[in-house]
Amino acid sequence: MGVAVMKLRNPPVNSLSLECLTEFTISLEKLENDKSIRGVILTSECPGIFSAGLDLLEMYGRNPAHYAEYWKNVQELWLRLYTSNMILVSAINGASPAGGCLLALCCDYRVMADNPKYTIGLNESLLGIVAPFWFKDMYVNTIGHREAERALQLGTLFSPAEALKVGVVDEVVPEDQVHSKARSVMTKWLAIPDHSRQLTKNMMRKATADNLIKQREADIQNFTSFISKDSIQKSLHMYLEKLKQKKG
Ligand SMILES: CCCCC/C=C\C/C=C\CCC/C=C/C(=O)SCCNC(=O)CCNC(=O)[C@H](O)C(C)(C)COP(=O)(O)OP(=O)(O)OC[C@H]1O[C@@H](n2cnc3c(N)ncnc32)[C@H](O)[C@@H]1OP(=O)(O)O
Repeated sequence: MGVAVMKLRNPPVNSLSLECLTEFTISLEKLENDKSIRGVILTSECPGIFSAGLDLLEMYGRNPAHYAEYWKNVQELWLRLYTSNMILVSAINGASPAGGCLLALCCDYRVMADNPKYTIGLNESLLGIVAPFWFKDMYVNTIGHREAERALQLGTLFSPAEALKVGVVDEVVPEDQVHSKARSVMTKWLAIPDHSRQLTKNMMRKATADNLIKQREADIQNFTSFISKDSIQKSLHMYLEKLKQKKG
């Protein structure tokens, strides 16, 4: 039926390393150019984890040129996903913090597994960093200004039930039904003529995407100088240590 399933596989936690981001972008571009493909189901092959988000090791202890290169690729993936002409449905089968949530938010429909261990949200503030304006814009577009304002400041990671209530996801289903539900949702969306759906999607998303497109270079500079600060590097160090200690 012209649907591809993209399974994220970058063990142990599907963090979006530079290599993973690049591969993701290239795969997406290939699908976009394949006229037989109308929809993509985005999911994970890592048990219990959709994606741990951006790779902290790409943003910690590196040099400014590396940060700039990394951020350019993060922007590129986001622009491709968010403005894709294809129907994107995410089958969120695990934890989905920060950049993981970003991937899901780019989709046209989000189905999440009903497992309270899995959480989703833009938790950047918990790391001592700030979600960039285009992450924020997409959050506002999805859950509204008030909910986004609160969730961004608190760095809220929502359980599936909470995520459904606030609108971060569209549907929560038993874990063993995430993929079948994503397929049935896709079937419904495929019934809509592509040209009208694509024009409508473009109308809804263009202003948000253009907001980044018109200031990509400045956004890279902002990220690079922000992430290079000693205080921010210290926060990331502490967060990485906390992740290590969690293991005991
Ligand atoms: C006004 C001025 C504003 C200027 C602003 C300008 C620009 C904006 C600036 C910055 C924007 C940055 C945006 C950042 C977005 C992100 O996505 S940051 C990443 C956020 N991710 C997280 O917080 C998730 C952290 N991880 C976890 O919570 C857990 O690992 C888990 C995903 C729930 C999985 O748990 P579990 O199965 O128990 O696995 P472990 O915790 O044991 O982890 C295994 C190993 O993986 C490492 N790891 C985990 N997450 C990441 C990651 N995101 N990146 C890299 N590595 C990660 C973890 O450390 C373990 O490693 P070791 O085995 O100990 O070596």
